[in-house]
This record gives sequence, C-alpha cells and structure tokens, in this order.
Amino acid sequence: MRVSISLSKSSPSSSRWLNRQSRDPYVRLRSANPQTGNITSPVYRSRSSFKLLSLSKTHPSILNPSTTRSVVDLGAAPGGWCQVASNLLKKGRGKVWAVDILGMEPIPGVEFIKGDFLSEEVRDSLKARVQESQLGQQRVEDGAGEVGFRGIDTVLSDMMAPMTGIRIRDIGISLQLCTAATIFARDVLRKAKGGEEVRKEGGKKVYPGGNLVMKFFAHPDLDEFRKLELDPWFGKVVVEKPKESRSESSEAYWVCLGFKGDPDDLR
Ligand SMILES: C[S@@+](CC[C@H](N)C(=O)[O-])C[C@H]1O[C@@H](n2cnc3c(N)ncnc32)[C@H](O)[C@@H]1O
Repeated sequence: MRVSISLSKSSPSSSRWLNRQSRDPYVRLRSANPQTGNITSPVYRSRSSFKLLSLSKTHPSILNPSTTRSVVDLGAAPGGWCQVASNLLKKGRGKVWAVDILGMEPIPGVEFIKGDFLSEEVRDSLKARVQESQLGQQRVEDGAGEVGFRGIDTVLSDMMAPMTGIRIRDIGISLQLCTAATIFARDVLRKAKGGEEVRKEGGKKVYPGGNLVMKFFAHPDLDEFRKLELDPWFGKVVVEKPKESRSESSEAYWVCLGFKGDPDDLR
C-alpha cells in the first residue's frame, strides 16, 4: 500500500498549523537576514533559539561571554540553543557539549552525542567526555600538576518528548526528563566555594556556582519537584515563560542560579 502525504489537501489541524506558522513572528525572524530583513536561509535552526536569547537577556549569568566556559545542552536537536550558546561564548573560550535522541548537523565548538539521555550509558559517556576535556584543558593551562574537575558553568535542558495529548502521560514524561537532568546537573555543575558572595554585575545579581535552565510543564507535581529538588540546591530559582513561548503551551522554564551543592552537606 502506498501512503502519500499531501499539503494541498490539508486537514483542518495541518491548516491550523500552517496558518499559525505563517503568522508567527519568530518563525519569520528565524529566516530573516539580520542586516537586510530579507528572508534567506534560517539564521537559527529553531524557533526555540529566541526563547534562550530572551532567557539569557533576563539572566545574563547563564551565558556570560567573559565567565561562562562550559555548557551542556540536553535535548539539543536541531541545534538552535547550541547556536545561541556557541555564538554568545565565541568571544571567550567556551565549549558546548550536546545530547539528543535525534541526529544534529555539526556546529563549530559543539561536541554532540546522539543518544537517549534517560539511558545511564549515555549520561555516563557525556559525563566522562566533559570531565576528560575539561581536565585536559586545565592541564595545558596550568602546566600539568594536580588538577581537579572545575565543574560545568551552565546546564541547559529543552528536552521534551512529542506530546501525546494525554495530560497525565505528558506530565509524567516531563517529570522523568527533569529528574534525569537535575541528577546529572548536580553531578557536574560547578559548586559555589565557601565564602563566595552574591555580587552585582550590570545591576543584576550574580549568584556564585553553576546554573541550570530547564523546561517543564506546569502541574502541581512539578511545583512539588521544584520545592524539594531545586530550591534547596541553588541560590535562587525562578520560573520564566519567555514571550517567545506560545501562550497556549503550558511549558515554562526554571532558571536555577548559583549551584550550592547538597543542602545536607551545608547544614
Ligand atoms: C524542543 S526540542 C529542542 C530544541 C532545541 N533546544 C533547539 O533549539 O533546537 C526537544 C528535544 O528533546 C529531545 N529529547 C526528548 N527526549 C529525549 C531524551 N530522552 N534524550 C535525548 N533527547 C531527548 C527531542 O529529540 C527534541 O529534539
């Protein structure tokens, strides 16, 4: 049996989607030459890029060209967030490690692993690569000697599996992905050193320690997750719904600033 997909006889839902895409300013902006405004090949690979640009404008410490040197991007394909991160860090000496179940075209300065982040093997491989690369770099900079793992400056997670429309299931998947990303982030993020103070830069507070930016879907179970698993571990946790995120979507982002480490060790 041959199955054909036709855009000419579109179903009501695909017409709605096409209609929405044609009216979406961020879909158009994605393809506009920043100098001329003419539509060319896409500047960013995804509409999501504008969400990260917006989040980093509000919270500059998550991708700061002079202080951020290492970024991990979870659920990275097709690569919009990686583009934003590697562009912002270009002036410094930043490096990005990215993971996705789907493949991704290469981006300079980004090391990509194709795999399911829910698999322990994939998480271990990512962690090993990050640690090895960072230690290698420090050995060169410090002229060998005893060097430790400095820790990652920012972990980003825009991971989301395709929505099933069954709310309880979609929330369950979101919780599962957030749990995996949080456990990983706790393992690799740079920890604030004892005595390091919150400082101000450009009128904004900068919390010592690494940062985690993570997509979630609004639900009381996820509020509970934040209270138990994020708030005690970071200097500050805020919920952001960038204007580029569609209002009909219940997605939002936790911006977790200043990783403090295990609250039990701090008591
Ligand atoms: C919203 S898209 C990310 C878009 C990306 N931030 C960008 O700007 O191009 C969500 C991504 O999460 C990925 N994803 C979902 N579950 C995953 C998993 N278990 N492991 C790895 N990637 C996963 C999907 O394959 C998808 O590419």
